[in-house]
Amino acid sequence: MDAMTKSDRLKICIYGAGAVGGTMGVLLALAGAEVSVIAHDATLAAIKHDGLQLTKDGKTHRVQVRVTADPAELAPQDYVIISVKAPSLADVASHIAPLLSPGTGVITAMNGVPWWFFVGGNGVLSNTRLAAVDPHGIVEKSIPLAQTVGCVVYMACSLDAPGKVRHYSGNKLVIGYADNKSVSGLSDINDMFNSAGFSSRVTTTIRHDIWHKLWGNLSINPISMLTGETSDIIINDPLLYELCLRMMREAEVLGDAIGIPMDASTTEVIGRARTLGAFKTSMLQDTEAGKPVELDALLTVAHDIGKILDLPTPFIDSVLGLARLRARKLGLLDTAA
Ligand SMILES: NC(=O)C1=CN([C@@H]2O[C@H](COP(=O)(O)OP(=O)(O)OC[C@H]3O[C@@H](n4cnc5c(N)ncnc54)[C@H](OP(=O)(O)O)[C@@H]3O)[C@@H](O)[C@H]2O)C=CC1
Ligand SMILES: CC(C)(CO)C(=O)C(=O)O
Repeated sequence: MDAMTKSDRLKICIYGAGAVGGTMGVLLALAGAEVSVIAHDATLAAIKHDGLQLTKDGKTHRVQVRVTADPAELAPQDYVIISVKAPSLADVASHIAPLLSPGTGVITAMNGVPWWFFVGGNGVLSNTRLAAVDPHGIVEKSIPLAQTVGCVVYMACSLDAPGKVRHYSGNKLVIGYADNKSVSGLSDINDMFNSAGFSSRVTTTIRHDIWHKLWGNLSINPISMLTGETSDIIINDPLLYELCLRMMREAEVLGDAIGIPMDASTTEVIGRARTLGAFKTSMLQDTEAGKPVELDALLTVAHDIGKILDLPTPFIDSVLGLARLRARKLGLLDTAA
């Protein structure tokens, strides 16, 4: 199966039906895609029993989808959307093979810096491998770069219960091949996303979009974990607002060095986060649920990039140090940190 011979009705497998994957799965199924889900534990049981449920704009939608814990039970897909938290990615990668044919697009609908960020790229860190996000190289080995599609998700959603998700705000998606291939190969999934109610666009410079979204996540998410506060309270606190700005400015310097200059100011980016209102970041949701947090993909990577380039990141490092100890104390440290 290649881009020219994808199914008439797109076969899309959601690997990880939590807040983001569940929202995408329901909306894509309602729009006519052939959606299947890889889930485990309570989520598998809930979707088998009740279907996948989304509450959005005051309405609750429920779709019956094929669900299994075993990818070998499903045929190769047109697209696999991986929407797990970063600490689960290596496990997903090591089981994904049955879902892939040479034409399958593997879309990572995840925050943070992905394993392929510098692979095959140009620039000062070209072909640098980020141990913080793929310490044993399992992900790179399992998901061919030419089939990998980055996806930046501008959405706020959460899990009410296994298999039951809630959407709060945002519908913007940006997708692009990791190897910067032309946009035409992604027009089918882009159209599908748009007909499902997302505002999706394809780019040939997905690394820029990933880095830009990271600004908000690398600052607000760990601070929310440390304080237990929603994004509005953090942004409205003058000292924490200043801390977010300083972390973002450090990321801006790293971005300039790796060839990804910002096209917005730190205050503009924080202003956008403000529009989410009183939202619990995904890292705070994980902390409260006792799940491993995405410190490595959001923060350790920035610290590591600073070290490699010999650029100081004192505010990023301090928050990372605090967040790491807090996560360790709570038993939520992901494996690589
Ligand atoms: N929530 C949000 O508003 C936003 C989140 N993001 C990003 O999107 C990504 C996904 O986040 P989110 O949806 O919040 O995460 P969730 O924790 O809500 O969902 C992840 C889901 O994946 C499941 N899962 C994990 N490992 C496996 C596995 N091996 N097989 C099957 N299922 C698995 C989890 O199940 P279990 O918990 O039972 O292991 C869970 O249901 C993250 O990178 C996050 O930072 C981006 C924008 C907004
Ligand atoms: C919704 C948002 C933007 C909040 O920082 C997010 O990406 C997250 O919670 O991880």
